[in-house]
Amino acid sequence: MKDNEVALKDGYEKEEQDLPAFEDLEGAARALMRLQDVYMLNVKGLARGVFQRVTGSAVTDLYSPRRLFSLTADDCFQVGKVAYDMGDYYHAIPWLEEAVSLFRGSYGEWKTEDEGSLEDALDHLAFAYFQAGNVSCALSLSREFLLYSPDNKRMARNVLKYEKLLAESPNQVVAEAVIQRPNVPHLQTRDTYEGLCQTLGSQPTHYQIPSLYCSYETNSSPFLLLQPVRKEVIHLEPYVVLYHDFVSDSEAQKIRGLAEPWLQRSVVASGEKQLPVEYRISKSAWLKDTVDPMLVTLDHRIAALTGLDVQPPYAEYLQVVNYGIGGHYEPHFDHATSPTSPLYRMKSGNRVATFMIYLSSVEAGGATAFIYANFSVPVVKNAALFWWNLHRSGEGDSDTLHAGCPVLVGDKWVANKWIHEYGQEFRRPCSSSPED
Ligand SMILES: O=C(O)CCC(=O)C(=O)O
Ligand SMILES: [Fe+2]
Repeated sequence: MKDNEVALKDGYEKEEQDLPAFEDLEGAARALMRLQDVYMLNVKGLARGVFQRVTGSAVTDLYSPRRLFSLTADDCFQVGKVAYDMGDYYHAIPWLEEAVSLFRGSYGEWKTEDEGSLEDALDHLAFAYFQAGNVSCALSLSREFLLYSPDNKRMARNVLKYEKLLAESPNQVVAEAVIQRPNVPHLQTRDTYEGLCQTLGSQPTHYQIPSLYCSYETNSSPFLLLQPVRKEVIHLEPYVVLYHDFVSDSEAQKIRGLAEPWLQRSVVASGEKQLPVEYRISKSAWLKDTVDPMLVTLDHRIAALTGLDVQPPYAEYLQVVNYGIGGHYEPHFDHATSPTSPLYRMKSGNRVATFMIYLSSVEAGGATAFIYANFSVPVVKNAALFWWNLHRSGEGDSDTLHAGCPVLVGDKWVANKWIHEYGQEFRRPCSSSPED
């Protein structure tokens, strides 16, 4: 190779590290499909940059963006192809349909960044329809393909095959293929979860329940007597409260800034290991108290409000989490449900309570949903959500199954302080009654 070619190659390889890789494209495609499913969005709208929920013939705007960012034909093709390559024709078909329709509309206007073409999209869509059992659609798309590439032998053979199939069983012409959405194995509670996400955290009947109230919390603490915190009781069993303005804007910003350089793909406990999984998509970082004195102040405030000991090892370091668009955390428990969980490595028992601070707002989506308790909480910037994960008996409270809904628009930040059982013996006395 000549010197200048070597230099070009080296230069490109250096740049390449910062360019999106296939993993990024695949992640973005999966995120779009997730948003499509969870919020019941139509693909045509998504491709135009609008967020419309379609139920039957009713169309509701879930979010109205100020500016429209639309996807190109090739973008839609790439999303469809990710689904296609996974054998997921349920998602591949609408995305490839959109790609075909956009490519048809701009035929002849080739863009340098396009990897796919009308022919590619027709080819994939035809095969996806065939796989889904819709031979007549497969046939007409294959014929259209041959108009553009009449010499393609493979496609000519497909056309013959589809014609033969249809001649043998003409019912196929009208057979509307119904393709099932691929089942997500982690989600037995999928419909409830998605319903709670779709409300975007609104709680229409909240004010009608007198046992749910708002108050200024002082908790007999000198700290809080001087500056009480507005507390909103959201739910009784499990007990979930929201503390408004728990942090200030500048504190929230500071915590995000401290975590930012350390963010890494989030993991979950799986057996004795910690692994990245599709059901938790976010980045996170752990912040020790020694990183900044402000974190110590924050601990004092959490201790004052909850009455619990949050000094290590009775609580974990602060976990800061950042979700991008499509980021989510499907239904899970914060406490360990297996005795081999890595959570027990701290030797301070299970996670008795969660104190989660919303460090940002989001434009749409991202609510925290409690599945069995059947309510969701919208992201309220600077507020903190508190709940008990364990009954007083030490038994996990299965009604605390909860999730972080996918972010539809915006950038969501939260911080978790997980408080453990040990150290709280006189602060939250135990009881043998399973209800407490
Ligand atoms: O992001 C949320 O709303 C919930 C997060 C959560 O449940 C967790 O990090 O364990
Ligand atoms: Fe959680």
